[in-house]
Amino acid sequence: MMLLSSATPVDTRESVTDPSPVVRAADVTKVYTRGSDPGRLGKLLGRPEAPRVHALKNASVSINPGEIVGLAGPSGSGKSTLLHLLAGLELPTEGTVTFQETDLETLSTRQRTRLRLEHVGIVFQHFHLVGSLSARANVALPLVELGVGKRKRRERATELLERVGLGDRVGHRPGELSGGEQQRVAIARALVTDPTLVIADEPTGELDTETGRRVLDEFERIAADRAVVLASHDQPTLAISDRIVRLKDGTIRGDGDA
Ligand SMILES: Nc1ncnc2c1ncn2[C@@H]1O[C@H](COP(=O)(O)OP(=O)(O)OP(=O)(O)O)[C@@H](O)[C@H]1O
Repeated sequence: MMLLSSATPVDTRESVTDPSPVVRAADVTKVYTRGSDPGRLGKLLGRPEAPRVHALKNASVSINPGEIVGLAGPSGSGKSTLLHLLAGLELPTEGTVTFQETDLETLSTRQRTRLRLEHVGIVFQHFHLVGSLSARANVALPLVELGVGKRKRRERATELLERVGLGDRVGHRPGELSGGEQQRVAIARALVTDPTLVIADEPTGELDTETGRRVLDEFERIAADRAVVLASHDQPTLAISDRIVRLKDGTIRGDGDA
């Protein structure tokens, strides 16, 4: 689906069919500061610098079209951080993230947001749905941000909800839906812009086994014509991956067939 006007600053959609990676992180390091630095005066007064956390250290990974890549590793190993960098939600402290042909560092914040809105769908563990809106309005939200007209938004959101088996729930609010249904609404929302890359952080973490299985089936369908990266502690979730990247203490310790 073409959602953009010709004035759009960045549109890499044409290269979707390229065999080159959808997204590539090269030697990325991400350092977070815990708390705030003392400033010049604080330093003069001998206040200590805020501690720094190396959430990722020199990590390199490529994600290709059509593949599901699982991120595995203990809590705090850097999975969410890597997902955030691949999704363009944050920039690395060092190293580069290249989305198709675009080095994300070269974009303005506005361009990066636009690229993410158009090309990346994100699914969170806790669904992140707006409680006061219907399922259809939740799914349509990214299209509102992209300036798509109301009729087209409704059509597209309804189509996506039908695709995830919720055609009879379009008017329900999140509180009137089961956990699995809410997660399927979140998946429909992630797909509504027809993204090239879908990022999922613990997508089955809140679901029982049976419901989780249905959500995973949906991810397997999604991956047929795009790339999916999902972080999980859960073995059945990782089992749908074509490849598993294993993280420990912010470094990649393995990258191979699942
Ligand atoms: N915004 C932040 N500010 C400060 N430290 C952070 C921030 N985000 C992550 N960290 C730290 O970076 C490290 C990696 O965190 P990350 O969330 O990437 O790990 P994870 O593997 O996803 O963990 P989990 O499985 O528990 O979600 C942790 O030590 C975490 O506390």
